Amino acid sequence: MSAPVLEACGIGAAYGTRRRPVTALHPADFALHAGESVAVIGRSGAGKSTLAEIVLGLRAASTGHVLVHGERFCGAGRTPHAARRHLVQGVPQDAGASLPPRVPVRASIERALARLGVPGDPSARIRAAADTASLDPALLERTPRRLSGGQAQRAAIARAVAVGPDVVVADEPTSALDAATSAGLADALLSLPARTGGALLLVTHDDALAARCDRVLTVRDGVVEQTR
Ligand SMILES: Nc1ncnc2c1ncn2[C@@H]1O[C@H](COP(=O)(O)OP(=O)(O)OP(=O)(O)O)[C@@H](O)[C@H]1O
Repeated sequence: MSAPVLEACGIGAAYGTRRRPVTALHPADFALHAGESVAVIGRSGAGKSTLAEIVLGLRAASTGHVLVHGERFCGAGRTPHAARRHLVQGVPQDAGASLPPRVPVRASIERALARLGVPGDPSARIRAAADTASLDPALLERTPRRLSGGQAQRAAIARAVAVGPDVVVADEPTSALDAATSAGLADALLSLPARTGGALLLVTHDDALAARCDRVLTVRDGVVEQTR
């Protein structure tokens, strides 16, 4: 197998105070390889979002670190360097968490590209990303408020993909959608590794969706193990 794109090395999380820490995630080791999809499943409160937020660099781990292409991406008490933030991008449960509701989608993506210092022609990147996300390009000119839930989630996928990440982390991206819309979005997400060459880490409560991923990580009371 090829060298991992991303390696989680003993990443853990604790809440509470220094005197009375509460463990949300016990130190976990796992790797993601180019072109693969890995599901993260587990009961509510098990620690799935905590794991996803650490991998994204949104939440500082209390132990361990994350490597991307063998180089430190983030680690205990440290968030990613601005120049490397583009390497791991997220698709949230609600597109509103990654796209401002009153800004046209295209402008939001242009801002993200500028903020992250992504080189190249923004128009070409955005066009290709919309295609990857199966988002009608005409919808790029709308604000998220004028998109359906499924369209907004596709816009969030396009935003994440436009940046050119090596890993996309999606945290329950289909849970707010009806069954038909959810199925279409799942197809778009699961096609990402083949289309982009990157890896997909997909947090889901949907066992059928997890079954379509190449591997499954199960989180039980903050303990992560590979179950398939
Ligand atoms: N800021 C916080 N302070 C205290 N406890 C927290 C905090 N954030 C999360 N937790 C606790 O850590 C545990 C893991 O939470 P997490 O959100 O990662 O679970 P989850 O598996 O994603 O749940 P769900 O499926 O309901 O989203 C839970 O017990 C939660 O209550």
